[in-house]
Amino acid sequence: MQTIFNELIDSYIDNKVGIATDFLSTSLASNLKSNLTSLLETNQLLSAGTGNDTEVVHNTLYRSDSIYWLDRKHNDPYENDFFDLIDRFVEHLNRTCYTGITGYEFHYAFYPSGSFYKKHLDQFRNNPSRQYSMIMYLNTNWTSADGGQLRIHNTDHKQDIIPTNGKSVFFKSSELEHEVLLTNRPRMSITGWLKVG
Ligand SMILES: O=C(O)CCC(=O)C(=O)O
Ligand SMILES: [Fe+2]
Repeated sequence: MQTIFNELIDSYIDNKVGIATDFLSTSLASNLKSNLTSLLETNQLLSAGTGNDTEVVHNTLYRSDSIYWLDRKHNDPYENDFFDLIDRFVEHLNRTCYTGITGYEFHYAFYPSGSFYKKHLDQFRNNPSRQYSMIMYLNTNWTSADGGQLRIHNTDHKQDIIPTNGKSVFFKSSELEHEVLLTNRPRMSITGWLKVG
């Protein structure tokens, strides 16, 4: 596991965008995907807003995904496995990089065919607690023809990342603008933020 954590952290240090292709094991990814599928089938997903708790705007011209927050209180074995993995990652990150992360939040995200999330920054202007953005993908057999790439807007170049199964992407929430390009297939992921304060 340490090797995979270092793969994510080292590529972050080198390129401002960390990528680890097998951050989630195949079995954990498939179990989390089953959870998300059943949330979808039982209409438990909420249309995603933008902005923080006091100022949430539901604008489907800006983003058209639906979400559901993970929580240890659900007593779901796979959500708990996921949080155990994140706890180990945060402990490793704090120990090796002195990041001082004290909390986190993660939600499932479902992007139906034809959906997207326009260019944005993840850190809210009136709340700087989100330090690092972290996304994990749950899509098997994804090709670039399926669309739905995560596009990172670096100052001098754009980087497109294919949302393939088990991959994690990690970057600083206040720094990098990014967007989800139009997806031609239903696209599933878990997105979250490592926080301070
Ligand atoms: O799913 C992705 O690739 C990125 C999602 C995102 O930018 C967000 O939820 O803030
Ligand atoms: Fe984002």
